[in-house]
Amino acid sequence: MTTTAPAAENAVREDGPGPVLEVSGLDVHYGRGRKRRRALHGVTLDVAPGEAVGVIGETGSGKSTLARTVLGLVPASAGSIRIAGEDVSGHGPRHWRDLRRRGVIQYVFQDPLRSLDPDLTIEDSLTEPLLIQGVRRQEASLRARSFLDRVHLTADLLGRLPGELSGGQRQRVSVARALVTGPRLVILDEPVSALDSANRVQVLEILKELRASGVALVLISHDLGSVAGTADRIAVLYQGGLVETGTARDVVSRPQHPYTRLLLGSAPTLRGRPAGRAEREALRALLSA
Ligand SMILES: Nc1ncnc2c1ncn2[C@@H]1O[C@H](COP(=O)(O)OP(=O)(O)OP(=O)(O)O)[C@@H](O)[C@H]1O
Repeated sequence: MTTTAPAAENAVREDGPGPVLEVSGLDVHYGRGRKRRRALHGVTLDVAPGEAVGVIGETGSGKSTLARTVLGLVPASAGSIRIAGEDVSGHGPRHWRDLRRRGVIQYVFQDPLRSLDPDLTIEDSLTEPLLIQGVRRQEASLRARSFLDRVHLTADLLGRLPGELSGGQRQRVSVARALVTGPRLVILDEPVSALDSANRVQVLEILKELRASGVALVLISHDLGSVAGTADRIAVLYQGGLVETGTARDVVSRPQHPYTRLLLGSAPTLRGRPAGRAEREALRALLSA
């Protein structure tokens, strides 16, 4: 088996300060009355400073809902969320806006064009969150340059529009924009899925550097293989509930839940060979039993 080596084990979790993110018993519903549907139930997850946690699940499992709820964009119907020790569960829209504006928590969309305004130059995209916080333009420009450097891009891109960059460069600019406010937690939705292998490796390297600098990361993906090498821990989401959480190494080498085994079967880079049809059907049967 060509298992990708998992990142550092949970040293930070054992000795470091309290979690940056603490989600406990989270339920989320969409719709009202007869159209009310449960999207998440009983989700409990914490992320320590400098820890990368992968949230893995198929389409519709609730990954984006979890991210959007943690960002205050979707209300929770039950449970609690603490961000950097602050209980944000009861926050109204104004409090959430303030929290996002402070930049403690940032989000990088799967499609970098969604994170970046197509009409703003890269420099303006990078300085905007700082100017909103009241940072002076000159200082904001200096910081923009240093963050561009941090994602291994050069200052000659600052005058360009997002449409004038490659997909990989855009994704790195999105990561830089998420970083300028000095967030404690960055949630990245499918950070590398749309990238070719060279850009994928570069972005994953940047994420590892970030983690090493103490930023907590939540890496959302349908593809266990794309985040297992970067995440310390993996949380597996199935039909709105977490069915398995463990170190990346344990989840990859000793998956406990049939759904995790099914996901591993679709990640041949981790498993050495894809699961055969009979094996997939047997696992599906176990899941619906
Ligand atoms: N705004 C919404 N209104 C009603 N139902 C929604 C809404 N957003 C998501 N859902 C439903 O909630 C469930 C979870 O969706 P969610 O988008 O969180 O899944 P996901 O795992 O992120 O999927 P994908 O990988 O396709 O983005 C799905 O059944 C989806 O149809």
